[in-house]
Formats: sequence, C-alpha cells, structure tokens
Amino acid sequence: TQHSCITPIPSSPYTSGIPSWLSEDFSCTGSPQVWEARPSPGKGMGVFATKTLEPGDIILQETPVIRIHPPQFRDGVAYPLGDIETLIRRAFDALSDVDKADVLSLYAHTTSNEDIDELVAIFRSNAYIIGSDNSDLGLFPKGARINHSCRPNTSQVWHEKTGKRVVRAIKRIEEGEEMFATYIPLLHSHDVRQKRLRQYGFQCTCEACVQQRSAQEASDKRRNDIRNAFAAFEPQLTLSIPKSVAGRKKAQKNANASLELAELVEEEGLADYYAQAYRIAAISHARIEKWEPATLWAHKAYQLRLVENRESPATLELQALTGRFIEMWNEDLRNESMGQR
Ligand SMILES: C[S@@+](CC[C@H](N)C(=O)[O-])C[C@H]1O[C@@H](n2cnc3c(N)ncnc32)[C@H](O)[C@@H]1O
Repeated sequence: TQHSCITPIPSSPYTSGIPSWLSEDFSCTGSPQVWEARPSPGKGMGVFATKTLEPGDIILQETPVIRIHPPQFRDGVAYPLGDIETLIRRAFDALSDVDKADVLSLYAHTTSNEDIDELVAIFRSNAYIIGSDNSDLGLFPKGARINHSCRPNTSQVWHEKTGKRVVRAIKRIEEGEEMFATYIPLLHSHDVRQKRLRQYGFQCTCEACVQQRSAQEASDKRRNDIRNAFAAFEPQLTLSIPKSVAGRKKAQKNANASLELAELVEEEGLADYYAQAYRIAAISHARIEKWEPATLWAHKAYQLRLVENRESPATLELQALTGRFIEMWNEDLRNESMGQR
C-alpha cells in the first residue's frame, strides 16, 4: 500500500516535451486519512493533521456533493442567493439520505433579521467556486470544515478533468496542527481582509489577525509592497534582453528587486504566492543573462506549480522556461571551460 502522497518530481524532466508520467492520471490511492475534524476553539469545527505533512502532500480529494451552475455568476461579485435557491433545492432533493445528512450538518451563518432558506445559508457559508472558468459553485462536506486563515497552510485546486477538488499542504504541517485555507485574496491589509470576511459572517481570529499592532502594521506593509511589486513587474516579464545601457541598468535593478520580493513573500508566509514570486525572480535574472539563478528560480516555481496541476499552462510555461535557462547556463559553462583551456 502507498502511505504517502507526494507527487514525484523528477530531477531532470525538462529535456523533451512532457514526460510520460506527467500525462498519466496521477491519483493518490490507498493513502490513510491524514486529517480529522474536531472543534477548533472559537471557530466551530476545524480540520487537524493526524500526521506530519510536507508541502505538496495531498490532504484530501473530494467530489462536490452538490454542483450548480448559477446563470450569470461572476467570480468576485456577490450573487443574489434567492435566484439559486431552486437550483440548490433541486440538487439536494436528488441526494441520498447519507449525503443529505452530511449537507445539513454543515455550519450555516445567519443573522437574526434575515429570512433565508437553510440550504442557501449552508451554501453561503461553505460553497467554493469551481469549474474551468470559475462559473460553478460546489459544496464539499469534508473540505468545508477547513477554517480560514490569512496565512494559510493549505491550498486547493479544482481539477475539471477528474471533477475533484484537491487540497494540499503548502507548508509543513505538524501532527495535531490545524489546517487552514483562505476564503479571500490575501494581498490586502488587515482591515480590508476583515471587511471581506465579515461578508461571511465572522471576525477572523487567525494568527495573522491577532498579532500585536506593530506586527500587524509590518504585515500590512509587506502585503501592500508585495501587491505593488507584482503589479509593477507584470509589464517587465518578457524574455527580451535589454540592449541599451539604461535598459540593462534597469534590468539589473529589477533582478535585485525580484530577490527582495521573493524574500518578502516568504517572510509574510504567503505560500500561495511563492510560485508567482519565484517566476518573477527567474525571468528577471534571465533578462540580465544570469542563467544559473534564472534556472534555479524557474525550477523552484516549476516544482510548486507541478504539484498543483501537472498540465496547467502555468506549469508547462515554467517547464519550458527551466529547460531553456538550463541550456543557456550549460552554454555559459562550456564557454567558461573553453576559455580556461
Ligand atoms: C466553511 S466553514 C468552516 C468550518 C466551520 N468552522 C464548521 O464548524 O463547520 C466557515 C465558518 O467557520 C468559522 N471560521 C472559519 N475561519 C475562521 C476564522 N479564521 N476565525 C473565526 N471563525 C472562523 C466561521 O464561523 C465561518 O463562517
């Protein structure tokens, strides 16, 4: 039996196209359950690790018990819940008694002055956006027990092909530690995040939100700097190597800034953003023809994306970049050794 679920990362998969094992349907079978649901002080139920997990380990893979396609649903825009009541009710009625009981046991936040259908309230508190174009909503009774943190240690990816949502560790999680996901975008200040989370009916008491004021302010500044840096780097992420002196100087400055960005994201512990920062460091070093760091950063970003999804455009792009940078690095090494002869 297979006891761990770490996607194998080959040491040199970059040579030609997609390695055969990548196109196989990897699924983690026979792994023991690595989590348990139990009360989490101040947060209702929560999900806790029953063994120590490493980044990339699969925590659970789950098919939605209810999946609906609300018309005109747009990610990021509050949806009129009344309109989806019929869809939810119809899907619920078709469930087995066991599944119905599972759904009805989920937490539902309501305020005293609202008259809201129980199922709709359950959906509002627990449903995740899914679908290849983020156009559906899915209810996952096991994953729904994972509480929110503004410094999460898990992330989840929806796989349209398998119809499953895969939750993985993105940091080392010690046995007994609680697992957290994020319900909101995290590159915002404490106040903005709290406001967003109030829409879900709770005041966040995660480790990032209960820090002392000075630590809070430092964290706000880091998140703000990271968000600005991501935006500022966006137009610079091309592989063209600047020729002018001014262009080269700017590219050198950017390469240094990209290292600071990677450090900042790590310092803030926003593991969901590591791959994005590492990709920026990779491309920024390629633009100054520093092929060794370019390769190493691209490889780091590739490894993270690979675990998330083997076939996503982001993964394939990083695979190609790593291969290309390795070739350039090799050429440098060859030229160096010729020069020494
Ligand atoms: C998707 S459910 C998570 C599981 C839930 N704790 C339960 O008992 O089933 C979301 C609800 O959990 C609670 N919760 C999640 N994260 C929290 C946090 N960081 N701080 C306080 N409450 C939280 C809130 O009541 C929220 O509406």
